[in-house]
Amino acid sequence: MTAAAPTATARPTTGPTAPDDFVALRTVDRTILQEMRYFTPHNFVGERIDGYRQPLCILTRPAAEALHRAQTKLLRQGYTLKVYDCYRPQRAVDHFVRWAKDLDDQAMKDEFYPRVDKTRLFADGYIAEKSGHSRGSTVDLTIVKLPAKPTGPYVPGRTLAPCYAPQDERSPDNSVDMGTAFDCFDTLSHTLDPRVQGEQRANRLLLKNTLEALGFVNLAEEWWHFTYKPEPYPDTYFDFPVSAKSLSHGH
Ligand SMILES: C[C@@H](N)C(=O)N[C@H](C)C(=O)O
Ligand SMILES: [Zn+2]
Repeated sequence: MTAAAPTATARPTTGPTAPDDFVALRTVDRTILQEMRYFTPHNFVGERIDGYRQPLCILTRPAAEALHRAQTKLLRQGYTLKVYDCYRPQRAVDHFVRWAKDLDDQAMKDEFYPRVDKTRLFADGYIAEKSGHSRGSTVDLTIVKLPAKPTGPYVPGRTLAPCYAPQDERSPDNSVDMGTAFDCFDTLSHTLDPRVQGEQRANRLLLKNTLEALGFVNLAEEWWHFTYKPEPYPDTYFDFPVSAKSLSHGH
């Protein structure tokens, strides 16, 4: 008798895989938008980051369910959440660390960190060598007004506008105006920076207040970065790849 062929979503027989309580966000909430930037070249490194094999948001189940509750509240107000990054393998963080040491590579500086010296990105709190994302309950996200407009294409090599420029000059993003773009490493991205007022501040507070009411804690340096508490894995930094194959249910 011949053995059954493995299915496309079979778990790998070698390499790290996720514990059973990690899920693909889309299996918990199909309406939350996903723009997984580290799978694409549109990020501060300028290329796909190690460990991102699929454009997939993976989170611990409690964090995913809390996001679903936040989404339910926002949908009633005419908004949707959009995630940029979720679970991040340690090998991706290691890629960031390697990139940071290469001071000759400043290809994305003009967009993502125009006013910060590359040597300061970790010290100033914008990137972590041990990231909460690797523990599975941290997410980078924004709010989009409904009906969501499509985000224009990212064209590598096009002249980069600073991430703190007026929204219509920045790289295309259908996010509401948060005063800066995602992953804008600049003091203007500090969530409560007093220079951010009016509609931009109201948008940041809508995201912060909605998520904090459901158990998330914001990182003061980044309006987009939130960790769900209590974390199921407060001390574990996982390294399984971002792929459906890493998950026990395979989707
Ligand atoms: C890199 C950025 N998106 C982020 O998540 N920064 C925090 C500090 C982290 O790396 O955990
Ligand atoms: Zn983050």
